Amino acid sequence: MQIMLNNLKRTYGTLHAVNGISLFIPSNTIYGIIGKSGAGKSTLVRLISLLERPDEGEVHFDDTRVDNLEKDSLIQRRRRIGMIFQNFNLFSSRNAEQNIAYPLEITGVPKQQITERVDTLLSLVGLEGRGKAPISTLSGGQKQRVAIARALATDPDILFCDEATSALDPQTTHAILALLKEIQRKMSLTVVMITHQMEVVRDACDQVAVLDDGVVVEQGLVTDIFANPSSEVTKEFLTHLVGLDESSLSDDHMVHWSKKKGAYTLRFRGGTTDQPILSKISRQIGVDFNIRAGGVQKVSDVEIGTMLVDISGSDEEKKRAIEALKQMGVVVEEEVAE
Ligand SMILES: Nc1ncnc2c1ncn2[C@@H]1O[C@H](COP(=O)(O)OP(=O)(O)OP(=O)(O)O)[C@@H](O)[C@H]1O
Repeated sequence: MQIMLNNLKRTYGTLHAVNGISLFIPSNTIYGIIGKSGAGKSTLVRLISLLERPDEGEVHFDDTRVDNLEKDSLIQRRRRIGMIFQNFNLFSSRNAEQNIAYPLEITGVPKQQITERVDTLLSLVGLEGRGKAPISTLSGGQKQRVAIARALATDPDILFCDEATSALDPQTTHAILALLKEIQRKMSLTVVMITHQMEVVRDACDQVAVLDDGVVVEQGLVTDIFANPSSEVTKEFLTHLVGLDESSLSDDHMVHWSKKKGAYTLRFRGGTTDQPILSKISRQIGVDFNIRAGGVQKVSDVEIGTMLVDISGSDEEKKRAIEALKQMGVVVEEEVAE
């Protein structure tokens, strides 16, 4: 199921929470929507998941306009949308299998069929044999697995994950993202992942839109955006991710040799990460590179290298060195003096 948003707007009083968003979310993909607190992510999700109507603009699922559906068709359409949340939203009075069964009960599915479907879903999310467990006895990761099974019960074609891993530790986050990727493939789902964590985008999403102040400031393939971010917001997210600020010197993607950041950030992608580019340019142009920090991380199986460097030489030599780096496919960002 592909999703097309056309100039969506939602205003609360004088606040433009979503201010003209157009996006194309292809079918059978994991699409990330990232933004800081207040950027408009939750509002956008409520509009796309048909929980709220936009003031202006249109939402299309495949070839059907869905933002203006009448009540009955709206309810029908919403049943094919699964949602999971940061705080799981499970019924604490029901055990795991009763939670998963709930959406099937309210749509009148026969009991025998419910039992079979719940068993299949429990095994899909790796909780075989835990159906009778009271919710309070489950870990955060297990609760999210129950929530995923419940969201999938009615066989949706779109799954929204609203900060689904934000309350989980890194290891559990990793396991839940792996499960979501597996389920997405198995069920050919369109998954929309709302997050404020670039790690989630890096580890799970194919494409991403970056939101700021109710608008999309950047969007595209995750590998492209990691290698060549254009908006300030994206760069800031990436800075925190790779731990370039001095407060996170022990970050696991970067090794820091110096407390200074370096005047230039170099981003290498794929094939360029294993070439001796710096020494080549150093020999050719006569500049010296002082590497202050560096690291390589995998983004959708593509290696993206980041290096913080100072370049010494005349202004003219520095200019030529930067030009040569760019010609070799390296993205160069200059630290702006404050
Ligand atoms: N129902 C509402 N009534 C009034 N203002 C709202 C309402 N919902 C959202 N807002 C405002 O709209 C803006 C965008 O909020 P939204 O919750 O969509 O952002 P967000 O990116 O999801 O933030 P967070 O990550 O903190 O949840 C905020 O300034 C918020 O205060």
